[in-house]
Amino acid sequence: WAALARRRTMVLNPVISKLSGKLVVLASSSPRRLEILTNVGLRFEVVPSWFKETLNKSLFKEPHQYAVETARQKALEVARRMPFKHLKTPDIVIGADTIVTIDGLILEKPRDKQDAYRMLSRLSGKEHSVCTGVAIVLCNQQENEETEYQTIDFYEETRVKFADLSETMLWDYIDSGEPMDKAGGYGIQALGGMLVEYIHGDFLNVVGFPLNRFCKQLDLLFNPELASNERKDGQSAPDDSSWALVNSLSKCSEGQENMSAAGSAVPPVTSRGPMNLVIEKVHTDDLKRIIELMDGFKASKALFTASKMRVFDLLQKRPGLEGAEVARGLQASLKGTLCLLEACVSLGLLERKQGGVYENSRLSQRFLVSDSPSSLLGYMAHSDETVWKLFSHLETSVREGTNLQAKVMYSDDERKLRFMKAMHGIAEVAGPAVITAFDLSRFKTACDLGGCTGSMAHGLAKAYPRMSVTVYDLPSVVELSGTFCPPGLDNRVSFVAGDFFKDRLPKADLYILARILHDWTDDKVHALLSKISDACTPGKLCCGLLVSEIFLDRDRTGPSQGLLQALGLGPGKQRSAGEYGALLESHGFTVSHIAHTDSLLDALLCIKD
Ligand SMILES: C[S@@+](CC[C@H](N)C(=O)[O-])C[C@H]1O[C@@H](n2cnc3c(N)ncnc32)[C@H](O)[C@@H]1O
Repeated sequence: WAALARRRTMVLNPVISKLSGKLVVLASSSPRRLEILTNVGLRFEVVPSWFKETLNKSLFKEPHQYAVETARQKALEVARRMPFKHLKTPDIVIGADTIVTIDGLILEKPRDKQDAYRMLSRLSGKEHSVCTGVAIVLCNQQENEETEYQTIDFYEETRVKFADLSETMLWDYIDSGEPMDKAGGYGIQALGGMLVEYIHGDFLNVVGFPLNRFCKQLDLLFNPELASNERKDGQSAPDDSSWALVNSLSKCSEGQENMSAAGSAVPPVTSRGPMNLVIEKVHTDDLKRIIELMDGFKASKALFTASKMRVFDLLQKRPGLEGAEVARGLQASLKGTLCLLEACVSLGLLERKQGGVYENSRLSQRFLVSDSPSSLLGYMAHSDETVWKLFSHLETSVREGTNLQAKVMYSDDERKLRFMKAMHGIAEVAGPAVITAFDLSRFKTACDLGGCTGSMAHGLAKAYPRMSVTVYDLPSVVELSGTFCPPGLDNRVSFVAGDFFKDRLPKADLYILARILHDWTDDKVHALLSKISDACTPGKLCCGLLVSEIFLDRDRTGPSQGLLQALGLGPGKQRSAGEYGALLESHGFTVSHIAHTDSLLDALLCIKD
């Protein structure tokens, strides 16, 4: 009771005084936040954050999560920059971000007068929400000079009701210039106050900083006894390591003799309390990561299912459908469709717009719509129908070292075509970066070994107008490749059927092995390279070999895309650029260039003189 009574009386000033003697930094240039904190006697420096407010809003389930994350990123950016740019490490950095939301839409600062008009007329006569996310970053310099950062973040929400605004009033207000640097286009503390009929909640939160909640938070941090009592009441308190950090900060301020012992007595507790308080420390990132990994298959399956059911095609044709209309269009249950749509929104594949209608996100417009030139729907179908099933046998494959893939991939025409579509999609997306990674104009003839649908070959012919390209693949693949050829370039692209292990290879100045070598053991790779080396009979020109693969890091710790692919490989193996280089050099090739593209595939060009 004593502690609770104390809580009511000591919320404000005493906690602020606990920050005296520490380097407190406000990572915001907002004059309103500066004024609020100065007014209560806090001494701090202002270091505006360079963090751009560009987080993808569609990745956040709730608008307040966006505000909190933006505040966190702003504060962390300053906390990390200061030791280098300002040559001092702050003790505490405070970041904040205020957003206005109405009907699920986040309103930022208006871009121009018209934008301000749109925002304010949307708010006219209605209730909206103002949410400020706040992050307090505690910086603790370790003995080894490294700094440990811990973030405590929370948000405060205030409901605000606007009066009905006449056109004249709206434009008068816009012409005053006040809306321009303010979220939602108004400032409640000045002229904008005239637009407001009532508010529910903290007024200063609408101005830009929830002072009361901030002080309560500091109180919890710097008053462990109170925190422990609140915990008994079901309130949250910081965990051990936050306390350790606060204690280490407290030691350098006056009048804090008993903090250490009391602080360390607080056991770890839940990180979220009834005050919407989030206590974050380094290991919560680990927790998020592990959950993300565990749920990875759910995300993939949601993506595959939405792609297969043509959700993205439907919304491309008819953007702005409600959930029920999508369900009708898909001939699916309403509940199931709504769950799928919401999952897609959370994954950044769809956007939910004002009025609860759905639209494709930039990501799905680019990769998940059938008629997009970068469509990966073929790869999606292959991943869902074939790879997904193979991976359900992963344990057997790991135990027995069997190659499930080879048996399944070409077992019937339908699967084969699906596989070819998958290869085609990736080659269309990743091929251009590979083809243009080096200047190949000196080669007049090329042979794409295992060239599948001819995507890479057509790309080469397009990029190098004097080059003729032969696509070499198994007869059953060449048979089906006709459906993929774009018209117009065919006279310089031809297909030859054969087995590159058994049959004679077509003559060419340049050989290409794109996504071939990872499928094979070192022995098989040697056999194939030896055949290519024999086929290289340089005349006036040297003979080239372009290898395109995902190149593993030298220590084989990434990229995970390559290491995950290796799980489904059977006898094959992912290699680093150095390992490929060594294999190639043992067949008389000299590595001339290596390119790590930003695309899905890296490339290596080697020459045989
Ligand atoms: C992983 S895909 C790569 C396709 C293409 N190079 C690309 O990057 O999109 C492997 C290709 O090698 C072909 N292939 C496998 N074994 C072969 C062989 N013995 N002779 C010729 N082609 C073969 C497959 O049919 C398939 O088209």
